[in-house]
Amino acid sequence: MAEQLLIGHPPNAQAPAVERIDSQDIAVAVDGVSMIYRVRSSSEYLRSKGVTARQVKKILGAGWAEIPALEEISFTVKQGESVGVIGTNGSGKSTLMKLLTGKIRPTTGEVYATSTPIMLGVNAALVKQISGRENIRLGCLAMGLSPAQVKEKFEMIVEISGLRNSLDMPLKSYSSGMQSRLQFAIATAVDPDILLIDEALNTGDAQFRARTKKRLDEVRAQAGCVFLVSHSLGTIKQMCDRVIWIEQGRLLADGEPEWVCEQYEEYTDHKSNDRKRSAQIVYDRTRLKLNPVTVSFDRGTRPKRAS
Ligand SMILES: Nc1ncnc2c1ncn2[C@@H]1O[C@H](COP(=O)(O)OP(=O)(O)OP(=O)(O)O)[C@@H](O)[C@H]1O
Repeated sequence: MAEQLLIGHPPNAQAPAVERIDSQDIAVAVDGVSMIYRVRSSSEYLRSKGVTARQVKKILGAGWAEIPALEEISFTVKQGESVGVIGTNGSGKSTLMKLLTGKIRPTTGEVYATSTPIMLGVNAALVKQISGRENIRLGCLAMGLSPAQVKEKFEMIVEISGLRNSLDMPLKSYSSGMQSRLQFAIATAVDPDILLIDEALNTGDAQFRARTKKRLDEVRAQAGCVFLVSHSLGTIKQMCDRVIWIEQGRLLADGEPEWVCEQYEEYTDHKSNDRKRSAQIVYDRTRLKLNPVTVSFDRGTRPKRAS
């Protein structure tokens, strides 16, 4: 019998029977993850930056404050799924992406992944003193490509970046838009099993987006699973077969894109028109539909930690 990952409900929840998922189908498991940032700042400074009283739960003396970003998030993603991640500003989407790549470690809980999730668009660190051409080479090597793979991908990266005429100029002469196009183009050279896209589609102008779409579709088709963070519900519905809604650090919905986006639109409409009570009703009603998930592994089937 195939090894299995157990996805279930807490023993005291009045929930349907435990669903068992074959561990070979699993790409990512997020198990009870919370994230609290610890920042060195005065409460006045934090508030001036738009951090709310809810977030500044605890000022720890000597200017240290704790900002809760995610609270007890659990879900699993199967191979082949395209998962949209939505939520209002500051709700914790980017934090979740950073946890998936292992860039930061959760305060509590654990993230497991069958291979290292790669974030598209922000991986390549550029060096200002050297040329675009050299940055492509170095960036690809830094992402783990072999020299032969760099050669193979070079032309595609130049094509996507649209920077053929500036390739031999030092990077410091590039505009910031040119730099981010180059960075994004370099990042598309990888063919990861687990791909994260954090608003990457918004990089560059319309022409650039059209050029990148083709490559993105290719990468998505090859990837085992994709996470797409976006404020554009149209893009989310077009590209994803499941949507996770994170609000105020909590998982509020996880399901069918049309339904989740509909609840989200209703919620944000109430919020932007200052109808707090109505927004709260949508929030509570949506959360009620969320099946609590617990993750446990049969012996020897646990994927490695994302780090
Ligand atoms: N490096 C950090 N240090 C301290 N607090 C942080 C840090 N990064 C994020 N936060 C805080 O954590 C919370 C979640 O932020 P996060 O960037 O994950 O939200 P988001 O949903 O991606 O927001 P947006 O849609 O605006 O990009 C916010 O309150 C934010 O201020």
